[in-house]
Amino acid sequence: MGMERLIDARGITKRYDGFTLDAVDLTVDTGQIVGFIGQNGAGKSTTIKALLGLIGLDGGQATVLGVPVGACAPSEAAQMREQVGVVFDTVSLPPHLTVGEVGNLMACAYRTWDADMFERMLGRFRLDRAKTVKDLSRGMGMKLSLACALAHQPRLLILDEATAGLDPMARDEVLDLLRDFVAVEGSNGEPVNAIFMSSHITSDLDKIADEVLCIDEGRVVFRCAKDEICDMMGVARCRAVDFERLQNEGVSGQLAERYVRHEYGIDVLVSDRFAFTRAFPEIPCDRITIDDYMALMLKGAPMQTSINNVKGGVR
Ligand SMILES: Nc1ncnc2c1ncn2[C@@H]1O[C@H](COP(=O)(O)OP(=O)(O)OP(=O)(O)O)[C@@H](O)[C@H]1O
Repeated sequence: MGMERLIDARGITKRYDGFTLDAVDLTVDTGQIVGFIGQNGAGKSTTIKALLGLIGLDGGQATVLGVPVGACAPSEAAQMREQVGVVFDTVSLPPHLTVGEVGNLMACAYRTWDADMFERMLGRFRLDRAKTVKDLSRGMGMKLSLACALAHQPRLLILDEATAGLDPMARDEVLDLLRDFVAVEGSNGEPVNAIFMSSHITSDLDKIADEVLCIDEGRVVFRCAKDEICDMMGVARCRAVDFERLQNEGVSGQLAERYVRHEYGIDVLVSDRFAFTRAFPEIPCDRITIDDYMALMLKGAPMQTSINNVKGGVR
């Protein structure tokens, strides 16, 4: 009822020589932070550019804030862009302007510009109004870009590697800001904002994402609630003998899904680490990180058990 779909992409496809973004589906609803992960060259930036209408699509369709991307009147597109805050991994602000002048420029560009909020963020990020953009460190430049993205009061933030280059303390500060942003409620008490963010720093997503979407070679590999990964799943650290036992016993309760061999043993993805530990108390089973989950999903092989488990959030 209260929820609104701010991004709705169906089968978006983009063909480059040697790479195809292949029929990617993705949705982002109000109140959600959706993390977007994948290896270098997986197609994350291409997806984001497609959502922003910066590149044309070869197939599929997308709406952002209800507006069809690439198939609407220029005025509608402009209105939509006002409500979307975008930060890329490189600073795209005019290099010769000072931080203060950037604020003035944004005030002209956006009707919704909140100058007080911008000033507060400059203070919070310790950004000097007199410094020129080109003299900012990479991290400071990213903070300025974020301050600009937030101060025009968007409903949707689309961030492409926006926390790259920030030191751990600054990252936590930014994560707090992002949490505050999605917590904003409308007059009916329902959340009104959402975030779609790509990141290689999956520990950031561990901290704030509601869902994680992973692509590889242009295709969606999984979309999963973060709590399902971090609270329920696990990684069993098996010796060869343990692994053999799991295979031979058909993994009671259909708990084990995929495995990866290492020099020192075999990691097995487990859909319910508590049930697994009850069933196999002698096999150590750790909480799984998003990184480990991604590695097992991308590089792991399915368990060759009698009943191969597909439960556990893999869609
Ligand atoms: N304009 C373009 N012309 C041709 N190929 C392109 C173009 N833009 C991107 N590609 C190719 O598309 C693929 C996906 O690139 P993309 O930048 O979307 O990956 P990514 O997941 O964002 O990677 P990273 O994590 O390294 O930023 C790459 O193989 C890249 O070379």
